[in-house]
Amino acid sequence: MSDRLPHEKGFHVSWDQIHRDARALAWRLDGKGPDGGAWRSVVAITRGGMAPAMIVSRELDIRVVDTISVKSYNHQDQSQPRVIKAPQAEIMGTDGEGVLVVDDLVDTGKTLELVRKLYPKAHFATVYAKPAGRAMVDTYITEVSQDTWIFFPWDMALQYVQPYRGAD
Ligand SMILES: O=P(O)(O)OC[C@H]1O[C@H](OP(=O)(O)OP(=O)(O)O)[C@H](O)[C@@H]1O
Ligand SMILES: O=c1[nH]c(=O)c2nc[nH]c2[nH]1
Ligand SMILES: [Mg+2]
Repeated sequence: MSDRLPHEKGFHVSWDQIHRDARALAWRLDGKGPDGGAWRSVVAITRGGMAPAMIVSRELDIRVVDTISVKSYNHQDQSQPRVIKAPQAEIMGTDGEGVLVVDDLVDTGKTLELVRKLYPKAHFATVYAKPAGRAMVDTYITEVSQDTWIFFPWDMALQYVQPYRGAD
């Protein structure tokens, strides 16, 4: 079970919103690679980082894209993160220099802490950030409070809701 604050608030993100925010992230990262140049590659932290990484790599015209799979949450319950699939060694080099590592969000920062230890010179970018993990991320777009759970469009579906003055 999680020992963190309960999530009192919900921040619901639509496909449209994540597309706009991931584009904003790409524009912020443009030309910020090694020596003020282009990034060598994009690595998505799966699974949540895949849609943002696709949008970022499309905007920045980066064709070399790989994944690192880190699992730590089962619904809202957190456990120790572990790498269950590593990216190609030749893409990462010895320390990740010039590689843009993209995730949907940083929460406690444990996922990024683990990946940072493996690739200390990579650049870490997320679309959303919570205060506890902010120090682990180099670039992000929007911050939400620690007691907010972010709901992504791939975890949601459109549903009927009763009118406020519903018939009983
Ligand atoms: O900063 P942290 O507290 O480590 O949490 C952030 C991580 O948690 C979520 O991934 P999750 O482990 O749920 O896997 P998923 O991306 O496959 O949904 C999210 O996509 C981040 O990768
Ligand atoms: O969908 C998610 N929303 C969150 O706020 C969160 N924090 C960690 N992992 C998360 N996954
Ligand atoms: Mg994830």
